[in-house]
Amino acid sequence: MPYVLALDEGTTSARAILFDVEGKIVAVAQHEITQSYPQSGWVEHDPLEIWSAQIGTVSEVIARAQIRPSDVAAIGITNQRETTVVWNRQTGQPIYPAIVWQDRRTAPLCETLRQRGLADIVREKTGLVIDSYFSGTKIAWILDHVPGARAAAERGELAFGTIDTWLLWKLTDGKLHVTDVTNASRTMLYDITRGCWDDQLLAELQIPRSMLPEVKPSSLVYGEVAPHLPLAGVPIGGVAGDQQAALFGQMCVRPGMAKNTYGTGCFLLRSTGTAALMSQHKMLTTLAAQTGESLEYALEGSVFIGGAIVQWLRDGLKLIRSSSEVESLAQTERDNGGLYLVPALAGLGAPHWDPHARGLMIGISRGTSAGHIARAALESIAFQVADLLDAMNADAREPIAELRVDGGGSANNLLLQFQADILGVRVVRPAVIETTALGAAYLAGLATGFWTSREDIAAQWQVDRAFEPLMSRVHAWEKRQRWADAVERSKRWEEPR
Ligand SMILES: Nc1ncnc2c1ncn2[C@@H]1O[C@H](COP(=O)(O)OP(=O)(O)O)[C@@H](O)[C@H]1O
Ligand SMILES: O=P(O)(O)OC[C@H](O)CO
Repeated sequence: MPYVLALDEGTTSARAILFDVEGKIVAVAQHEITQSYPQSGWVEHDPLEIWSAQIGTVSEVIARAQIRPSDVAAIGITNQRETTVVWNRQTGQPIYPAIVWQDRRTAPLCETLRQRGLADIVREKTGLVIDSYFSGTKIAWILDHVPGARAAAERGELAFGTIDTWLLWKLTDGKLHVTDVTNASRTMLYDITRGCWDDQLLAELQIPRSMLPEVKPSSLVYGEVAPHLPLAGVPIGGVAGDQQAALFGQMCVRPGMAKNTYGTGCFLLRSTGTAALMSQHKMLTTLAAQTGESLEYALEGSVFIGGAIVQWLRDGLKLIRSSSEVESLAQTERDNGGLYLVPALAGLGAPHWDPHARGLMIGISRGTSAGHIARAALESIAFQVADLLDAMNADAREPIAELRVDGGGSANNLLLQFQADILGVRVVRPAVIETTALGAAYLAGLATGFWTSREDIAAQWQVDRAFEPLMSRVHAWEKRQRWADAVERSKRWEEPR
């Protein structure tokens, strides 16, 4: 059996990627996911569309690579995290659209939780800050707003799942209602040191425990694909949230190793091994992929708008026709011309956690060009990552030696050079930038003996290109000061007055 298949259900698309035993990509299929914005600050997906898109990619990849089920040793699942689906166990029908991680509708409920003095409890138990980003308040919102939902939940008729759980349910025809530790750690309901759902937090949000999936390690044979589906009988051997899967795919498994993924958002994760380091600087503590007996942890900084600002230049401002064009447009100018763009389009995530911040551009002059805007947009991605890394270094009291990078935006050389310059740290892009899918494949392959050990896998990791810092530290510091000033001006803009 020469292959492992990764199913990567991201925010904007579902992908199926087939890997061989050397960790090389053999075939890819991708389907876009429709984004719905029914109200300001709301973001929804259709769970049935997610399922049909994902299973469609499986059929496509099989056809493209001309393989049979017996050629696939295992399937690994990785997913956009926190996005919340609630469905009826009997009918298998979702009772409401999936509320996406970016959705801010539960900000008022989060404020109430803070006023009830729960911030420290949430942090100690879950490693998270109270924010509408996480699943807990999204589940509560569905129970409060869908007629009859709370009563049905109390009768045990409803199931909650993040996207991994939803796909596992569908792939096994309703046999499995499970999740893995990484996804559980993003719900704001899971005690990450005891390794269990937390009754106090469930009570605070009035969520019946019967709705929750069973929680398992990330590398394990969960079950097999149902008989009527493509790849029937193939074992599902790995499940992890996409950022933890990328951390694993980058083989950042020793304390102090870190990766940043430049996708729609930016997600910087730093392994802390078996120690659950609680941040003093508004970073999150989260569970890393579990491959053995012990729980492993990471510090995480999440930025909501990363590559999405490039999409805005493309779709909103129409300055470019494709995301990759942003690099050549930015190269038309030597520098940002004094222009700073704060991409707080959906508020600010870590380390600011300000849902009321909004985007701004400052420093506009008569000489400001489209090239400056492109440059300021790319720089804003790098500045946000630098803010995260500073906070993490302060928590871990040790700077990282290098930053491994992946995700769609990591194809951009100008961005990565600026990232290295502003951080003063080497930035390394691996040969395979689909590290999210690769991580899920590794987890599944480890569970089924396709790969034998972490060492076996680590030997496959290869550098495509390393970016060394070239900018003077004084110049970098000056730029960081200007950026910090711009960020302050973007805060609290949409605060109720
Ligand atoms: N060359 C590029 N430079 C900067 N950003 C890019 C580039 N190519 C793609 N992107 C951005 O990367 C994001 C897509 O990355 P991807 O890893 O596929 O995201 P996701 O998994 O969040 O859907 C988009 O927001 C896109 O605008
Ligand atoms: O789908 P992505 O790659 O933008 O990742 C989404 C994250 O998992 C949200 O926490």
